[in-house]
Amino acid sequence: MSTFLDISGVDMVFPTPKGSFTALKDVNLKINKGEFVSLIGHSGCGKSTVLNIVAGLYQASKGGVILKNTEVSQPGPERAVVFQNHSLLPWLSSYQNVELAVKQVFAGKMNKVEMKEWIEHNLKLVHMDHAMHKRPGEISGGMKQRVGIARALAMQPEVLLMDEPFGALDALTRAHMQDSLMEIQNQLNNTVIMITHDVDEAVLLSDKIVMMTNGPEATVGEILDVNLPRPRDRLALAEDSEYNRLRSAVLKFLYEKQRKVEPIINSKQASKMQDISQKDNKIADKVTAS
Ligand SMILES: Nc1ncnc2c1ncn2[C@@H]1O[C@H](COP(=O)(O)OP(=O)(O)OP(=O)(O)O)[C@@H](O)[C@H]1O
Repeated sequence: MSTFLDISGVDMVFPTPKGSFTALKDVNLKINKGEFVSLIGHSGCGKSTVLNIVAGLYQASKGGVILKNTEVSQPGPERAVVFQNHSLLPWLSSYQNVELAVKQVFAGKMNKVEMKEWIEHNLKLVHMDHAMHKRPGEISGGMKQRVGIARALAMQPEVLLMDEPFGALDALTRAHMQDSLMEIQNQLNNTVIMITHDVDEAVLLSDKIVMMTNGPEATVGEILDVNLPRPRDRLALAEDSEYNRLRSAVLKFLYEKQRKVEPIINSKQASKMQDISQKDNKIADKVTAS
């Protein structure tokens, strides 16, 4: 049987004013139908670039992506994307935002009544049916993100691509959203690729955690299979030895194997910088006084 989603031999080279920059080198990843995959790695390693290539927003410089035997070459409704910032149209209600996507995908396939039922069904899935006639400006950040997810789900995508979908939310809202997403995935068996910086979120939600090496020339470093039984309960898992083993493995990868070396300045350099900044202040004072 062929792989559902196959990312194979992907390189991504960006032209920059200083010459070409190889962000990704030989990225390979096979994803099965219904799998929940997290991409994790340090900032700037290339996670969004991978997601954008799967979304069809970027064209790989080498290699490519095959979804159900068809090569991905442009964006399509079978690959819905949820970004960190909901990206809802502010002048439309939650209902109308979802309706826009539904019309795009199902025009001519559903009549008006069926469309209305489908939009309401998806808003119900994310527990937003009570506020469906409110505009984005009238609802909270977590609620907006729910509508963004409803909009993506309503397109019935083959693959749901999520770029740090809960990154901008407070911890409590984030936990609620994670639980809702697990519940929805349990019902719909969606194939999901999600970027996250949160190790607990990755272990809680995923079937597979893909850990990326630091760039340039970033690639898949290690893949961790998460075989924790579902449904998963965050409180029970906190005490679970397998959960803690997986969590430690991700932390170890990020903070030992792929530790980011930040430039460290010595005290002599620091005092020189302080001198320069004091001089700058004096010059600034003179300019202001004159
Ligand atoms: N359009 C572009 N042109 C040039 N360089 C780019 C472009 N897009 C991304 N890059 C570079 O490619 C590398 C990977 O970027 P990417 O946004 O994919 O990383 P990321 O892992 O998603 O980062 P973060 O976690 O901070 O969102 C970075 O060094 C980035 O500067």
